Amino acid sequence: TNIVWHKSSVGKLHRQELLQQKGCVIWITGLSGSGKSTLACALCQALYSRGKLTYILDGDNVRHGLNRDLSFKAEDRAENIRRIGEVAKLFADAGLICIASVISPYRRDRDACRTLLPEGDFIEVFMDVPLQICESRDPKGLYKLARAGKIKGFTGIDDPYEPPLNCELVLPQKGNNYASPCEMAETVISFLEEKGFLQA
Ligand SMILES: Nc1ncnc2c1ncn2[C@@H]1O[C@H](COP(=O)(O)OS(=O)(=O)O)[C@@H](OP(=O)(O)O)[C@H]1O
Ligand SMILES: Nc1ncnc2c1ncn2[C@@H]1O[C@H](COP(=O)(O)OP(=O)(O)O)[C@@H](O)[C@H]1O
Repeated sequence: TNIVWHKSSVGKLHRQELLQQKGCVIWITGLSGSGKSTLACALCQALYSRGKLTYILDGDNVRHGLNRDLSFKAEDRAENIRRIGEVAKLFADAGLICIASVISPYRRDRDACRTLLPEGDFIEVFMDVPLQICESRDPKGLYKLARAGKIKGFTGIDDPYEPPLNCELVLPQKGNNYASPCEMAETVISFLEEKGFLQA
C-alpha cells in the first residue's frame, strides 16, 4: 500500500541497444558437484570473448553476503532462491545475461523465479549428473561429511532434489556424457543465439 512504481525515461530496450544483447536469466540447477559453477564460469568467459555482458549469481557466493542469514532448511532454501530470483530479474532488466548457479532443489521455488520474468527469458539448465558421480568428485569434501553424519540435510543424501520436468536444456546432452565445460557452454550459447539473445 502507498507504494507507486517510478518509471525512468531510460528503459530496458535502451539498455539492450547499448549492450547489443537481450537481458535474460540462465538458471543452472543440479546437485552439489554437478558442475554448475564450472559451467557458469565457462559460459561467462565464452560470452565475454564475444563482447557480451554477464553476471554470475552463485549460491555459495551469494550466501557469503546477501543471503548469509539463511540456513539449508527447506524454508531458508526457498527464501534463498526467491531473493536470487528477484536479483536475477533486476540484472535481466538491466540488460545483462544473468547466470544463476544454485542447487535450487525444489521445483516450486524454481518455477516461482520463472514467473518473475517475461515468457522465454528464463532459461532453465539442468545439470543431469548422477549422485554417484557428484559424490566421487566431492571437491569440497562435503559428501564425505554428509555420509559421516557431520552435515545434516545435505542435498541428495538426506535432503531432496527435484529434477526439472520441462526445462530448456539438459546437460550433458544425450550421448555426450563426457562433454567438457567449454562444450556445454557452447551448447548454451547456441541456444541463446537461436533465440536472439545475443543481439539487441
Ligand atoms: N546441506 C547442504 N546441502 C547442499 N549444499 C550445501 C549444504 N551445506 C552446505 N552446502 C554448500 O552450499 C552450496 C549450495 O548453496 P545453494 O545456495 O546453491 O543451495 S540451495 O539452492 O539453497 O539449495 C553447495 O555448493 P555447490 O557444491 O556449489 O552446489 C555446498 O557447497
Ligand atoms: N564437465 C565436467 N566434466 C568433468 N568434471 C567436471 C565438469 N564440470 C565440473 N567438473 C568438476 O566437478 C567438480 C564440481 O564442479 P562445480 O562446478 O564446483 O560443481 P557445483 O557448482 O555444481 O557444485 C569440480 O571439481 C569440477 O572441476
